[in-house]
Amino acid sequence: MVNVAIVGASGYTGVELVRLLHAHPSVEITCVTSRQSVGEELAAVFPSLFGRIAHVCDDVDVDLVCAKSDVVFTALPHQTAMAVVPAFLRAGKRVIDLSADYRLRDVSVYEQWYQAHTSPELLSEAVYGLPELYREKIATARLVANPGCYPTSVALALKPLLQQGLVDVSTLVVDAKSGASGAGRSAKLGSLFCEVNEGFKAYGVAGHRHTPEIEQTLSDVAGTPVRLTFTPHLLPINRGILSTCYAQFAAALSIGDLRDIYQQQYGDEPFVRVLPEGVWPNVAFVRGSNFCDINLTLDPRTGRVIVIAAIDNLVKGAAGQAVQNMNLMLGINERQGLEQLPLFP
Ligand SMILES: NC(=O)C1=CN([C@@H]2O[C@H](COP(=O)(O)OP(=O)(O)OC[C@H]3O[C@@H](n4cnc5c(N)ncnc54)[C@H](OP(=O)(O)O)[C@@H]3O)[C@@H](O)[C@H]2O)C=CC1
Ligand SMILES: CC(=O)N[C@@H](CCC(=O)OP(=O)(O)O)C(=O)O
Repeated sequence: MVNVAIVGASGYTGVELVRLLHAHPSVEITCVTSRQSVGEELAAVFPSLFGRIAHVCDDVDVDLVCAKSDVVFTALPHQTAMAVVPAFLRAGKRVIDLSADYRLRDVSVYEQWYQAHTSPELLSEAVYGLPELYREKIATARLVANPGCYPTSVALALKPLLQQGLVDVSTLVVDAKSGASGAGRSAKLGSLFCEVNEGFKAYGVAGHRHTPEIEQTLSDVAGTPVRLTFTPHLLPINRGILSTCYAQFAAALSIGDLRDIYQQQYGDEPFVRVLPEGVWPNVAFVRGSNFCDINLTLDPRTGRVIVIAAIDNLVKGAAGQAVQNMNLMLGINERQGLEQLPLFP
């Protein structure tokens, strides 16, 4: 058994890690932290855990966390994560960081979109934790930067097109929608019931901080710098992301050929499902699972390809992907602890 710590267990991604790791056959949760609930049972913070999880919350004390664990998940807000991650690494722990702090390789890009970086020396070492792209590097990494939720859905939707040069990369547009759990559990005006329920709005228009992260991955895949228009929206649901991606098609291929390319690229992937023709991804059909569902078509009138991807932002978009990365780092079956079917209805 590998001992794991969840730093920031009282947040939405933290409790999702608890749910997944509790059922994982190869690990034991040995430490959970929360500043506001130190000394309290985590089951008092989340009654969903009552009778199954007896852990008491520790403070974010690096020595204590290190003494209790071999692998550390940091499920903290960005900026807060980079205040503790270097100390975990110095203590010889392997770290999977769910925040944005180590996702961008170029410190100036990070500082343009976030704030000053306090451990830029780690950016070249951190491995971007998207298994479908960087599986081999993840396996040997000390520090995995778990991707953002929107970037996961967009990268998986567009990878086959960009890898094979099938679209004009200057025409990429992504219209994405997220459930409210994407904003985390801390109290914010914009997350109040009346602000979200029965509403549907765009936010971060032409300036969302996931834009450079998406561009970094797509540029890697395309082998050329990629810029895109990315517009996120807030959906009045708890979980789920649906990303609709558009680009001008630049190849003489039929939709059948294109579907074959997607099937070939993802046929062996345990968590990417290319849906049958005419079945469009739906957040309701991935909820609680680590799946990314994808489908696509060609619009002959406009010459555009349209690719749609759905994930659960807390699973493939965060905690599930983090567990998938941990499995790779530990050299165990990538599917372990992640075989749950989606929760429907
Ligand atoms: N929600 C989502 O869908 C996704 C989130 N992420 C990223 O994962 C990380 C966690 O997100 P999420 O779970 O939603 O966030 P939450 O706000 O729900 O939880 C944050 C956690 O961090 C703790 N925390 C907050 N501030 C501090 C601090 N200054 N020092 C130490 N601990 C702190 C909180 O507990 P306490 O205040 O008690 O210490 C809590 O346990 C973030 O970086 C987020 O961007 C990534 C992908 C998807
Ligand atoms: C609905 C909502 O607010 N979503 C969050 C994204 C959550 C996420 O993945 O963000 P990180 O990069 O911090 O990990 C947002 O738009 O900021």
